[in-house]
Amino acid sequence: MSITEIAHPLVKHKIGLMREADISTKKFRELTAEIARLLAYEACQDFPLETVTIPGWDGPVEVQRIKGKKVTVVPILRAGLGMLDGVLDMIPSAKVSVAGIARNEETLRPEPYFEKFVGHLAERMAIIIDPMLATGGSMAATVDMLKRKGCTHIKALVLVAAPEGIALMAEQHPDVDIYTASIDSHLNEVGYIIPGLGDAGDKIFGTKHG
Ligand SMILES: O=P(O)(O)OC[C@H]1O[C@H](OP(=O)(O)OP(=O)(O)O)[C@H](O)[C@@H]1O
Ligand SMILES: O=c1cc[nH]c(=O)[nH]1
Ligand SMILES: [Mg+2]
Repeated sequence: MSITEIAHPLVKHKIGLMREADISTKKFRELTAEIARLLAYEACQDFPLETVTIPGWDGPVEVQRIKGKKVTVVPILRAGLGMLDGVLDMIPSAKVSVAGIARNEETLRPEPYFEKFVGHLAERMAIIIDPMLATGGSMAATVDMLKRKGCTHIKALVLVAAPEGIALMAEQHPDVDIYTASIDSHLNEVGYIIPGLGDAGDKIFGTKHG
C-alpha cells in the first residue's frame, strides 16, 4: 500500500482553513470539494496515455488521451458525497457507485447498510472517496464490498488520515493506494481524529456542530 500526503501549498492552506472551530457549513462544503479536486488530480497522475490522430483545425493532428480502464467513483455515505462533485469535475465521465456504511459510535465498527455499484467492476478502477480515515473500518469494509464484486484496482481519497486507519489498510488491503491532504496525529478515546476536522458528515450536511 502507498500513502501519499499531498505537499502542495494549496492543499495545506485549504486543509488548515477546514480546521477552524466555527467554520460554516457553506465554507466546509466548498473546501471539501476544492481539496477533493486536488486529490483527484494527484491520483490520476499514473493514468496511461495513448496517442491518436484526430481532425484538427489545420488537418490531422496527433493528440494524447487517457487509455485503458474506466473509472467508478465510490462515495461512502454520507460524508463522501461532499467530495463527489469535486472529483467528477476532474473525471467527468466516471460512473458513480455508492457504498452506505455507518460507523457504530460505540463499537467504532463499520455497519454496511446500502450498496449500489455499477457493473463490470473487474474492468474498472474504483476511486473511493470519504473525508475521514479514522480507524479505517469504513474504508476497509468498502474495499471488501468492491473486491467481492471483482474489482481489483482501487484507490482511496481522504481529506484527513489517522495513523491507525493507515495501519489497518496496510494490513488488510495493501494493494490500495491512499491519497490524503493530511496525516494527522492520532485518534482520541472516542475514535475521532486529532487534530482532525470534527464530524465531517455533520459539518457537510449541517446536522450539528462539533
Ligand atoms: O475510519 P472509521 O473509524 O470507520 O471512521 C470514518 C468514517 O466515519 C464517518 O462516517 P459516519 O459513519 O460518521 O457517517 P456519516 O458520513 O453519515 O457522518 C466518516 O465519514 C467515515 O466514513
Ligand atoms: O474524526 C472523525 C472520525 C470519524 N468521523 C468523522 O467525521 N470524524
Ligand atoms: Mg459522521
